[in-house]
Amino acid sequence: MCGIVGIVSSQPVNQQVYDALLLLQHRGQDSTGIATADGSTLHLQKANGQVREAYRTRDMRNLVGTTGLGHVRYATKGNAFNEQEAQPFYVNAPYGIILVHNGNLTNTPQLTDELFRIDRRHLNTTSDTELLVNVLANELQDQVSGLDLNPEQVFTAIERVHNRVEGSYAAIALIAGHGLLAFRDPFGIRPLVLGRRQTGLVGDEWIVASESLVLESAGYELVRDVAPGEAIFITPDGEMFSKQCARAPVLIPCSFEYVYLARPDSIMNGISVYEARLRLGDKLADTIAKYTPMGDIDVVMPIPDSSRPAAMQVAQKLGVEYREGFYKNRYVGRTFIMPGQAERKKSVKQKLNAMSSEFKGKNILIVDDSIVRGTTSKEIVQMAREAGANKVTFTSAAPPVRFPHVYGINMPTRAELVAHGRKIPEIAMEMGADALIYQEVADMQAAIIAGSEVNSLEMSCFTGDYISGNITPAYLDWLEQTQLS
Ligand SMILES: O=P(O)(O)OC[C@H]1O[C@H](OP(=O)(O)OP(=O)(O)O)[C@H](O)[C@@H]1O
Ligand SMILES: NC(=O)CC[C@H](N)C(=O)O
Ligand SMILES: [Mg+2]
Repeated sequence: MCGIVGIVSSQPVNQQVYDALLLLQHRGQDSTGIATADGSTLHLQKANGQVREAYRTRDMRNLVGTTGLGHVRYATKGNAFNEQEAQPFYVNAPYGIILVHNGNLTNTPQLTDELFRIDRRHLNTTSDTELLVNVLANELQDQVSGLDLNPEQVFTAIERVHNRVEGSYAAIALIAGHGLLAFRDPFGIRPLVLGRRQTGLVGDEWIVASESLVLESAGYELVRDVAPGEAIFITPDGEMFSKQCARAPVLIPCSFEYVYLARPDSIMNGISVYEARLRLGDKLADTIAKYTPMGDIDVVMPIPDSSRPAAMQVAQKLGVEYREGFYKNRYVGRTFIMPGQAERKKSVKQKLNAMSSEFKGKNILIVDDSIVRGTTSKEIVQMAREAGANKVTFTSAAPPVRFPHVYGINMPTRAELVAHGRKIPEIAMEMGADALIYQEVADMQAAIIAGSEVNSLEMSCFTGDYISGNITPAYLDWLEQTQLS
């Protein structure tokens, strides 16, 4: 999951995009980029690293214009360290297009072949985003005959993008001299919200972003989610057009956004992430109560940061004291989205420290939002023991992650998942915990979608059921062999 934002403003847009990217930093730490359109001239700046270290004052000054977009990358395809693969991606025809993408395409071998053989397009990286921008450019090129571009032509191009591309994509593109385009895959797997700010002067100002907290912070009103399959086209003057471009759109958003990826103060697909996490805690508490004698737990403890809402709720529902025993180094980022296992392992140790006064002689129930590779949980159990804990029960507000995620979260290899091919007692042994309790799949789904209009979630990493038909065992084998470098 990356973070994306696009803004059509009446003012210079560079600082607005920068501020939005800072708020989306939790969605990607590998690289970042900003592009702006000044009439028909495009300006682009991208670099490896996080937002605060990637832009210098002179870079920002060069980003001229009132329409712009930006990206923070958490690589899921290609190479996480290659600056060439930092987004946005640019193609010069038709008009000049710059695109940012959150998601992961799942028919990349086929697209690579078609673009080379049929469309005669050159690809210079292994990024799936480079494929997406080229498919878009190719389909747009087919629609236009003169210099003009109207929204219907853009929407027809997106219909054809939907027909060719599989997987997840929430994307925003600048089309030089014409406007800002945003579109979401027909399942709406990755999030995208639309906001508006009335200036009282000229046309409205518009924003599209991965998460609603960006809108709130910049004073935009949340208009709605971009619908699955929908495309939105906004002219530089603030005129907005939208159209459903998919034949059979159905909203099946990614469950992992609610479990871990998104910030709790965001609302996506009409569901408050914070409230979803509280409900996950409620349901988890019910499961814990089934398996654990109550006198057995002295304290409930979260693993900062993402499990805090669920852990609070577990403690409250079980009537057990909530204590914070792990102190977090705020200068270390999110470890799960770092590239490379060695880096992730080292960072967990740098990030979290156990305060022995909270552990000595106690039976601790630890709550994490999820257990994926087990990097965090193995270290945590060891830290708790070294700090003097008596008994360590580990719990996860999400079910066991047993299958690769192919829609925009970097966990493509079965063998790296601590729960793959293991029963729960075997996982507990691997982690060194005295007991291990996971959320049930049905409880997770019920907790997240409660009271909303969402009927089902993309949960393939928990169930092995992939929503797009092209995820075959052969595809998963291929993915393991070509995994992210
Ligand atoms: O089993 P693993 O492979 O370790 O992955 C799961 C862990 O990684 C994440 O934490 P992270 O440090 O990324 O971010 P957070 O501070 O938001 O919890 C998540 O919250 C779990 O703690
Ligand atoms: N996490 C994402 O959305 C990644 C986007 C794209 N697949 C990349 O690797 O750059
Ligand atoms: Mg965590």
